[in-house]
Amino acid sequence: MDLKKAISLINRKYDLLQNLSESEFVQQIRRLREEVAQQTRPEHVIYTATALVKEAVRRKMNVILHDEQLMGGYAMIRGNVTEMMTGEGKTLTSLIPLFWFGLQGRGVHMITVNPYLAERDYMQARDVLQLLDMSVGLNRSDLHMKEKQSVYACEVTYGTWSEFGFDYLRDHLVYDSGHQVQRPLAYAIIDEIDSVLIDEAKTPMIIAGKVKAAPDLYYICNKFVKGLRENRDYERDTETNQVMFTESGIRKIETVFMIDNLFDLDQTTVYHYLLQSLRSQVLMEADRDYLIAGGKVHIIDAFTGRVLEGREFSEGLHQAIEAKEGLALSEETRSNASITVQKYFSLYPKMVGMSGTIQTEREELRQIYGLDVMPIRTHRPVARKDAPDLIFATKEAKLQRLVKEITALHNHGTPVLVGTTSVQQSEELAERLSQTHLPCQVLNAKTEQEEAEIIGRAGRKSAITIATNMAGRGADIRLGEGVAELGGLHVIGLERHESRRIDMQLRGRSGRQGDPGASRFFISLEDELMVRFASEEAEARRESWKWGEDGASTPQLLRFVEMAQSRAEQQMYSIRNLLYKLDCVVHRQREWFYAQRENLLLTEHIEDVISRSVSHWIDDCVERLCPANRLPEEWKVRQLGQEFGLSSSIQVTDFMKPSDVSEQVTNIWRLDWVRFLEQAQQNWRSSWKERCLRLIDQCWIERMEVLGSIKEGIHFRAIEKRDLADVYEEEAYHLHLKFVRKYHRAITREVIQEMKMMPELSRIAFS
Ligand SMILES: Nc1ncnc2c1ncn2[C@@H]1O[C@H](COP(=O)(O)OP(=O)(O)OP(=O)(O)O)[C@@H](O)[C@H]1O
Repeated sequence: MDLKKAISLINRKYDLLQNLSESEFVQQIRRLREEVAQQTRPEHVIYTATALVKEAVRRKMNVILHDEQLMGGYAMIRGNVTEMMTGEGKTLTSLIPLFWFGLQGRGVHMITVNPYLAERDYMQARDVLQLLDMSVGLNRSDLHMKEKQSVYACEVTYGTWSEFGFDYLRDHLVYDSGHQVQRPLAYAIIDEIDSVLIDEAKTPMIIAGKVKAAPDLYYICNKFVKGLRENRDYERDTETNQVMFTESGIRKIETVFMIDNLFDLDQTTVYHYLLQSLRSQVLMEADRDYLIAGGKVHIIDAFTGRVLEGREFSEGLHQAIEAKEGLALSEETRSNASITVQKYFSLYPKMVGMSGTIQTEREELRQIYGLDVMPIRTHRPVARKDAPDLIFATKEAKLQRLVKEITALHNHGTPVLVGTTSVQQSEELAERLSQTHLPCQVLNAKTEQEEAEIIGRAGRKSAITIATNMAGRGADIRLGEGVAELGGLHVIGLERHESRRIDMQLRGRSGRQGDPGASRFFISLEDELMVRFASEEAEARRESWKWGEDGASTPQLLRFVEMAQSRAEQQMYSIRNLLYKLDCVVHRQREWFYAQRENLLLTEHIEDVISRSVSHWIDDCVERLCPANRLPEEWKVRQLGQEFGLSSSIQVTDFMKPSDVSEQVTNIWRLDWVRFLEQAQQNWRSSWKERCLRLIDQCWIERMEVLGSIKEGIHFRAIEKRDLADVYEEEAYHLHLKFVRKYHRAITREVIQEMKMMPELSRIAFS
């Protein structure tokens, strides 16, 4: 069935729905639910569902969904990622697959990039979905467990990607299955799918526990690294944004800290603290990477410009920044659970999405997630004029020209939205404008609370809005009265971003739904992207380029900017790709761990789980202490007996096999175990369940820590000329075996300890 025909059938059904009374409409929905349950003629049922959504939107919002929106919605039901230009109305489009997947009864998660959009879209959709007899909830971060359970029980649940991801992680940390909030994952529809799966893919979601930091060491390290000089004591790789100590730096550390060899295993803590202090000094900048408010450091997300609420830089970097800023040190975090965004979403049996800017990442989506992108034409032709970049030699020249431009537009009555890349940059520009008496409003991580109002005013006549990336996605700026006649909203980008998609999103704040509009980027060779990815070439060629006061837009310069940006994109891709591969390795272990944990959590027979662990540990010990390639008289049976607290000696005879020893130990153990269980208290089971869960968690956390440090050092392994993911996989596998043994041993030891305390038994076996 081709798409055109499908849309015409949907519209025919929609026409029939318009004259129905409210009760007849409800009747239709009931009938549809029955048809879905019977799974008859699914294709036609999809058309009816889509037509019902179109009619519900008309009834509740007085908006008629365009055919393009129907196509976009239908494409998602069919499992595709829909590409619709910015401003084409994706929020309403998503109602179509939401309704359809919701009807399947397993819960659909509508994923947004930030809490503002989650709430806005939820409010917009609620009435329509309710008219469609669909339960709908908003998964906010401040909900209690019971509230979360009820929003997850809804057929449709709105929320940010991180909230869903963290709930998943938290659900695997509880000690009582009644405290889990999510149902098994079923359907996800991701708005701005490129932002979630590509831009956010660099940093994993981490649930952190707290451990006490060593404050003195942070302050001392901070003081020490302040005295170091770039290119003498340390080097900075601008492309990968990493720092490392040079020979001279290492010698200095060894002298000052009186260490013979910094790379000695005993010195890993000092080295780690020093490295984090150096990173905090050199790579981390206030009002760009973080924000200080209320005596605390808050992370600013590089892609969205928002404060990441409740998140901290991990592995001591947060504390190093606090020491640098002279703040009181918070407790250091330790990762208790983590997952990458990519891996989390691949856990949904069905995941689809939409975005205005996905074409460039088409291949990646197909390769990693098996998703196809379906581009949908715009409803009306795009009327926005995207002018070529204006390029300047220096930042100062750029800013001067920019102020002139803004002044002219303001005087003309055109609203302007200036996109900046950091809080600091947005404030500096606002300051400059206020010196020229130009009124402006600023939207950044510091003014997040006023977001809705600022966006609401941004399209009015002569409005000047300076925003970080916060306004770069999803923000729907409506044009004020008379603004369309003046050419619509004018978007100015102050720097190219690390990917073209983000630039296109910024441009997309203008020219929505066929509105007029314009956009242009102002670039200087001193911009961060240029400095990081093309500084050498820029230095070499700077003189040969012609610079006017109004900047330049020559083809060579435009190509040059493009080259820098595509280098940045390439680099991001490699980082993402490696991280994904590494997380796949971790994930195999995570799956094992979660399965064991789930088994523990749900079991009614904890004694069987314990017994199995003991059996594993018996086999393991016998293999080590009584190996088949040694004669029985050489076997370390006493040690074996001690390990299991057995007083009666194990009988070893000639020609015995290790498996005979296992059997003996198991039999003695079983006897005691049965007696122990007979005498154990009633509440024994529940307390042991929790003890076993804690033990398995502890093992997993320790394992993740070791995996983390292997990952941190993985780049040093590049010299081995092997695929880094293979190296990681190999090491992770050995670690896995080690930790599985550790877990069985921990349970065995804990249980033997307890058995020793029981007087009856101690007489028999342990006296
Ligand atoms: N069928 C329609 N008729 C008229 N207006 C519509 C229609 N569908 C959506 N709109 C309006 O178009 C505007 C843009 O919609 P929306 O914000 O959903 O776009 P978008 O595609 O999500 O954009 P972005 O990619 O920037 O997030 C909104 O003001 C919305 O109310």
